[in-house]
This record gives sequence, C-alpha cells and structure tokens, in this order.
Amino acid sequence: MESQQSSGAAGEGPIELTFITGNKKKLEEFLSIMEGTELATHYKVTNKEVNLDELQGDAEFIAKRKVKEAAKHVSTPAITEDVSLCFNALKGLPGPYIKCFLDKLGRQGLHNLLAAYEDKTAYAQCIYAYCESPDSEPQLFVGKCEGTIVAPRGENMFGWDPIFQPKGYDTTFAEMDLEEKNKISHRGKALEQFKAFLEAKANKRVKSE
Ligand SMILES: O=P(O)(O)OP(=O)(O)OP(=O)(O)OC[C@H]1O[C@@H](n2cnc3c(O)ncnc32)[C@H](O)[C@@H]1O
Ligand SMILES: [Mg+2]
Repeated sequence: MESQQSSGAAGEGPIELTFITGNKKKLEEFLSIMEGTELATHYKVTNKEVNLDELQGDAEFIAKRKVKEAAKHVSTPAITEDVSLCFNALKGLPGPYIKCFLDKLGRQGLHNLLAAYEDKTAYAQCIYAYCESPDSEPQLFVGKCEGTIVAPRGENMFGWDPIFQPKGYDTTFAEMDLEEKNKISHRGKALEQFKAFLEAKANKRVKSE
C-alpha cells in the first residue's frame, strides 16, 4: 500500500483526504461530481478552510505552491483547486487573478473590459492539485472549457457563471442546471482526470490487501 499520512493502513476504512478551500460553491460542485461514484466508498473527503496567500505567476506554478502550502496545515493528503478565467483578446488575463478582478469590477465590469475588442472568446481553466505530504511533489489535473464572455444572464450567482457562455451553447453557466454544467465545465473535465488518478490509487491499495 502507498504511504498515506494518518489515512489508515490497507483495510482500515476509507482513505482520508482534505479539500482545502474557503469557497463553498467549489466544494458543492466537487461533491456533486464525486457523489454516487465508486470513489465515495474508497475515500473520505473533508473540507478545511485555510487562509492561503493568493500567489502570482502562471496557473500551474500557483497551483503547485498552493497545495504544498496547504499540505502543511493538514494531517492527510491535501487537495486544492485553482480556477482561472482567460480572455483571449487580453492574452489570457485576468487568468489566475480572476478572483481579484471579479471582486473589484463585478460581472458587468468584467464584461465591459472586452468592449474595445471584437474577440469576446475566453476559456475557463480548473486545476486540481494533490499533495500527499508537505515533502511530496504535487500532482496537477487540468481541465479547460472554451466559451464567450457575455452580458450577465442567469440565476446561479456562482462567481463569473452569469457572464460565461460555453462554446456550442446559447445559455450561460448560470442558466444551466448543475448536472449540465458539470458535464462540460473546466471543473468537470479536471475532475475526470483526478478521479482516474484516485481510482488507480484505490485499486492499488485493494490489490495490496
Ligand atoms: O479558497 P479557494 O479554493 O482559493 O477559493 P477562491 O474563491 O479563492 O477561488 P480561486 O482562488 O480559484 O479564484 C477563482 C475565482 O473564480 C470563481 N470561480 C471558481 N470556479 C467557478 C465556476 O465554476 N464558475 C464561476 N466562478 C467560479 C471563484 O468564485 C473566484 O472568484
Ligand atoms: Mg483563492
């Protein structure tokens, strides 16, 4: 069996993981994708809110640094999630700084940023980062969703959902139900890869019993 910090030896119940985020909506979507899957029997995921620094750099660099820092605050392997919203006309900005832009400008303000540009396309990126312990090398799982930035529409008030219309759809993320969003979203795609990684890990553990 692979070493897990305090997550129990083979056969001692589910493997414990801690998802470190202060964002309840992220957590809700994560749990809704994991729910009802085989993984739920192998893993016990708890949430911890730790005030981690919002770092600067490219998204992968930020994700690695963040999860390594997060791993210092928990006694289980750590999971973090970083979301970027990248406007193609702005060469990928706001990117990983989207939270700050959204807080200061609001959704309409973000939409207005593209007023001077013909190209309204954008992509959302989600990176799940997993770190076994503070001394381990983090592993990243990246998912992207292409779309267009539109004037705010829809009821779901999660972050920038009302201004993001995924490619091939005439509704914004905020106008979709969660199940539909999960199928195509940056988060859904990143979680497909992360789930495959967790499944392989759980299978290895079962075989070693
Ligand atoms: O504690 P952490 O996990 O860092 O949570 P956060 O809210 O600070 O999240 P980020 O640093 O990743 O910043 C991403 C921003 O994008 C928003 N966001 C994340 N996922 C989203 C989604 O699927 N749809 C719309 N907005 C989203 C989120 O509310 C933040 O404002
Ligand atoms: Mg954050």
